[in-house]
Amino acid sequence: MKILSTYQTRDLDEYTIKNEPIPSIDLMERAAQAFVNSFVLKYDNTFKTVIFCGIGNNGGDGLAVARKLHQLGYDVQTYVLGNSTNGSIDFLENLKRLQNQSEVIKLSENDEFHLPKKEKSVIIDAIFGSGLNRPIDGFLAIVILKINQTGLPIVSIDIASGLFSDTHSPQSAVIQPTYTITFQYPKLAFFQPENEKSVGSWEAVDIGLSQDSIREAKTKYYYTSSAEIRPLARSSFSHKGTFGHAFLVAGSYGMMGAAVLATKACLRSGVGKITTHVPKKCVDILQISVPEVIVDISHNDYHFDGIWNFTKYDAVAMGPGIGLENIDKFEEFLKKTPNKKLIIDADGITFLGQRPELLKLLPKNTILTPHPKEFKSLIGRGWENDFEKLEILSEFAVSKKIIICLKGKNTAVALPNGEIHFNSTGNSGMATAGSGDVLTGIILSFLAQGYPPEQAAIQGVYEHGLAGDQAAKNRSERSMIASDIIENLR
Ligand SMILES: NC(=O)C1=CN([C@@H]2O[C@H](COP(=O)(O)OP(=O)(O)OC[C@H]3O[C@@H](n4cnc5c(N)ncnc54)[C@H](OP(=O)(O)O)[C@@H]3O)[C@@H](O)[C@H]2O)[C@@H](O)CC1
Ligand SMILES: Nc1ncnc2c1ncn2[C@@H]1O[C@H](COP(=O)(O)OP(=O)(O)O)[C@@H](O)[C@H]1O
Ligand SMILES: [K+]
Repeated sequence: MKILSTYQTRDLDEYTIKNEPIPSIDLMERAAQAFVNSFVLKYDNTFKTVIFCGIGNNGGDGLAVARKLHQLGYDVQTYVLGNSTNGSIDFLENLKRLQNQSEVIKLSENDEFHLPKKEKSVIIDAIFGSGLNRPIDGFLAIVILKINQTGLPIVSIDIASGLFSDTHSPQSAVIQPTYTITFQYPKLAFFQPENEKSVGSWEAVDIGLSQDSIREAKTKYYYTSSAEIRPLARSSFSHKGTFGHAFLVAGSYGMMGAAVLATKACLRSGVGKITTHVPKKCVDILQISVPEVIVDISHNDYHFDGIWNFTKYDAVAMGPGIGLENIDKFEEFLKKTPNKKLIIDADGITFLGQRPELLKLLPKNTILTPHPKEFKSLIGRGWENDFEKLEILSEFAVSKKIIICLKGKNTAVALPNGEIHFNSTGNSGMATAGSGDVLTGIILSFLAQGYPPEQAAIQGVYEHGLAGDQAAKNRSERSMIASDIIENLR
């Protein structure tokens, strides 16, 4: 699914209005109806509903929503903030339509107003939408801060008032909604950790914008949904050779969980065979934990100390739990990997951060799977805000011609063509030791089976999260552990 900018969405609106064709007031009616359909499932008409409207089209949506909820028997109180005579055309039309049915209270600077105290109330935020073009200050900022302080649930229409869709929002007045019900597609702002409080849970509702125009729209940002997931066909005549032979370098004395988890996850994701390279004293742990594995035994008892021959494998993963003893042997390993399908994780990424010149040795489309701290060490710097981080991420993937899965909620998969794909699955139960090792095993499996690297990364991240979501359902986010993710791979 594409993530489009404010400007692109405006073009889409205009295109739909002109070519469907549909008058803009009717498109607003459709948007308001889509919002209401979702809203009523969350809050029934025993909730008193207080709606704050600006005077642009977001406010117009708010007025249309007020009328529709009033008609559904909700106790609705509607405020308009600002000089309504300057309102947009569709705002003014909806003001007229509402005023015939229900009271509208106009608020401007210095007006006293009282926010609801009733426990069973919900606030709808329709002050600003995608038309926000500067930080909010003055009277409106005071209203927003008061709304946030009520402690009542807040539902934002399209986007929280004060939050910029496509760029960093400076510290100023921004609504902190419980839910955002957004139109057609999520906004880039929804995927940035810094905006967690200004988004809440979000849902995109279909308002029937032109599919032709959506197809044409160019973007570098995508949201991975189930529609992008394609299972690899499995012929009934297949044998274990059909599904590839993976090679994993993982684990060290005291860190064997990483090797066990990645190996199991690789097998559970459909690979034909896996060989895992571990130190001598760690062999029993691996072999007993995963009888299906073939073990390649290091001459070193305790940690990674170089590997000699891995030409016969279809894909190679390196790094989980290997320790940081032997960067020179890591360099030797990289020199032997031209043309290999390769994933580097964990300590392997730390090595690359310690010796950035080694990045030159990575084959094109190598997949790196850093968490934010590892990514910082990889690039040797931090970032001012999450939008800058995205720029850095994309530039790094393009300039080094590699794929980077920057892990976290909505893991961002950056491709060498500049695209960034945000993941839609997963939950905070996955913030538990070993989850990352499981991801490495899954992606390794997909690479060995012959998925193109871009798809192996995007789909691996998606399926890892999906299994995590199932694990959280079976247990709970709190009690699930990394092994539960493996158990729920399907
Ligand atoms: N297009 C369509 O067909 C559809 C659109 N839809 C809806 O329209 C929404 C976008 O509406 P919109 O473009 O009218 O902008 P909106 O967010 O209401 O702002 C209004 C004006 O506020 C002003 N302003 C900005 N920042 C400010 C600030 N800090 N402090 C004070 N004032 C500020 C600025 O005007 P300015 O003051 O700069 O002249 C701006 O133009 C969208 O989110 C969706 O809900 C849906 O109905 C689907 C169909
Ligand atoms: N809050 C969250 N929501 C969704 N996924 C998460 C969340 N926290 C962690 N994860 C996922 O769990 C994995 C954690 O990986 P990592 O930080 O490398 O852990 P470890 O090194 O302990 O294995 C990543 O794939 C990450 O995307
Ligand atoms: K809003």
